[in-house]
Amino acid sequence: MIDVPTPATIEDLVTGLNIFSRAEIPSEKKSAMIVDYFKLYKNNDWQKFAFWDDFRYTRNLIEEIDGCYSLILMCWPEGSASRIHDHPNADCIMACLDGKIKYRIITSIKFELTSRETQLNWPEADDNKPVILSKETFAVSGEVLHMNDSMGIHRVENASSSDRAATLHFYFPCIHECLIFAEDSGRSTKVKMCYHSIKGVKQAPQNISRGAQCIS
Ligand SMILES: N[C@@H](CS(=O)O)C(=O)O
Ligand SMILES: [Fe+2]
Repeated sequence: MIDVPTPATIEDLVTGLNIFSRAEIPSEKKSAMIVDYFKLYKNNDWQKFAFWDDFRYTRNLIEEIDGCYSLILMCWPEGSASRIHDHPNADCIMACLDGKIKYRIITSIKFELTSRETQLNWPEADDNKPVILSKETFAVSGEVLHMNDSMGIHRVENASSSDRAATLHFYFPCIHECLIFAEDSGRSTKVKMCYHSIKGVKQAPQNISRGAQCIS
């Protein structure tokens, strides 16, 4: 039995995640336990970490223990989406806190590997177009998903063009770069995963490198 506080506040949630992250439990079991733990968090106090951009989703770091985990609030303006990407060697628990999220998992795509092999077994396409097989899931406030690359690479989208959405992501271990995949060619590019704010403090614009080199 793991003794964690009921996550009445985001600080309690972080305390519990610190305990889970140190516990010696197989990662599948740990993921399932954290999914259940996230479902108990119903407060709105995450809003103190929320910084928004009009067009792109923002990545707001709440807590990170290097080499161990990151807890990140993602703020999705109306209609915004991530690009198809991987989560190299990390599990991610994603809770929808507000709005409606479309989660597309991609299990087949022709793509170029850059720096590392993946555990996935991608079929070859016959021409230069990528083969994309994907499955869509929707999540609304209070729902929690577990994802990792053995399930496929993925893309997340705010399903609404009129309302904002917010998600909370727990990565273990932390990831600071990933591959994004072009939908038209399947070509991959390694990008950094930059923070828009850290522990409630917005980063200076020059420190938020965005666009081509960054996931958001
Ligand atoms: N993994 C993405 C968010 S999502 O689209 O899964 C990120 O860390 O920015
Ligand atoms: Fe992701």
